[in-house]
Amino acid sequence: MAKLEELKPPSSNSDSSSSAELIENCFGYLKLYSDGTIFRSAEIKHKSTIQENPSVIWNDFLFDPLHNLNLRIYKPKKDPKSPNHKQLPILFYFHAGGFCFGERFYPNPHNSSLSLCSGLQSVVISPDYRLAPESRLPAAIEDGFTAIKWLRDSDFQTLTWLSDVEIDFDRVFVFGDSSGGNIAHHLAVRLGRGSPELKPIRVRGYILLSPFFGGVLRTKREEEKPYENFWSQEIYDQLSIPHGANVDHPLVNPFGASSPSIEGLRLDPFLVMVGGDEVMRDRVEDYAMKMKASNHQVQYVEFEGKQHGFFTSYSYLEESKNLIQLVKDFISKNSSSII
Ligand SMILES: C=C1C[C@]23C[C@H]1CC[C@H]2[C@@]12CC[C@H](O)[C@@](C)(C(=O)O1)[C@H]2[C@@H]3C(=O)O
Repeated sequence: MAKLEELKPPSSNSDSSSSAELIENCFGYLKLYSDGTIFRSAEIKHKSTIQENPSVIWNDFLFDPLHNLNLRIYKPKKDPKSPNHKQLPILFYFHAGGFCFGERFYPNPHNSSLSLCSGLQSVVISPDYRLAPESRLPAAIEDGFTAIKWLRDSDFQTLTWLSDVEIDFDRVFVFGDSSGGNIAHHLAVRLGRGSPELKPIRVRGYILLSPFFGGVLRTKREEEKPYENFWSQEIYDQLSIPHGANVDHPLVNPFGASSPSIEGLRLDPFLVMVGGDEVMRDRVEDYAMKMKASNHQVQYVEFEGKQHGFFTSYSYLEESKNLIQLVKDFISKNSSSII
C-alpha cells in the first residue's frame, strides 16, 4: 500500500474526510475525494535516485511569484584547463508526469537536465508548472509561457550566478517530455516562427519526446493497451482537462474536430521522438505525420523497443547518448536561419 502524502488538509477534520467519497484514484498515486481533498503518493518521487554529475552546477530561481513557481538553471562547469569561450545555447526542459505529477527536483527530471546540460554543453532551464487536478489545463501551458517570458525579461547583468557563462540568447530551444512535450507543442503554435514577442531571445526549435496527446478516437495501440508504465489517456479524462471537456479538447488533441487548424501557420522546426514500444507510439507518429502534412518541418525518430519514460529513467547511461546526439544535431542544424 502506497504511503500517502497529504497535500491539502480536509476542510474540517475527520468528519468531512471520513464521509468524503473517493472520486478518482490514479493507480493509488493520486486520490481525489468529493470534499476536494487530494492525496499524492510520495512514492512516485523515489522511483529512482539522483545521479550526481560533477561537470554541472545548478541553482533555483523564482520565476512566477503569483503561483510561487521556481525554475532550475543548469550550467556546465568551466574547465580551467581548457577555457571555452563559446556561447552556449539554452534548452528549456519541461518535465513529464501526465500534468499531475513531478517537480524540477524529482530524480528523473533532475538527472535528465544534468545529462542534457553536460551532453549538449548547453544551459538548461527546467521550470515547474502548476499541476492538475488542483490546476487543470491550460494552467501548465500558461506557466511554460511565463517561464520563457521570465528569460526574455531577465536582466542577466544582475543575475550574477550566470555571469560567468556566455549565453547565446539567439539559440533557445524547447524540450518537453510527455506532458512537457504537449506544453512544447502549444508553445510552438502560440509563439510562431521567430516568436517576435520574445525578442531579444530567439526560440529556434522544439524537441518533443513522447508528447502526451489524446483523442476520443483511440489508436490501434491504445485499444490493444499493451502493458507499460501506468500512463494512459484516462488520466486526462479524470484529472487534467478542463471540467466538461473530453480528450478531443484542443489542448489534448491538436488535430481534433474543434482544434484550430495548424495549416498555414509559420512554425519553427520540430524533432519528435518516441519509444517503439510505447502505448502512445501510434498517436505520436500520427501527430508527426499530420504536422508534416501541414507543411511543418518535422524530424520523426522512433527508438526501437523502448517504453514510456525510457530517457528520463536512464538519461545518465550510455544508451541515452543516441538521444542526446540527435538533440545536439538538431540544435546545430537549426542554430541559424535566414529569418
Ligand atoms: C519523478 C518523476 C518521474 C516522472 C515524472 C515525475 C513524476 C511522474 C513520473 C512519471 C511516471 C510515468 C512515466 O514513467 C513518466 C515518464 C511520466 O510521464 O511520469 C515518469 C516521469 C519521468 O520519468 O520523468
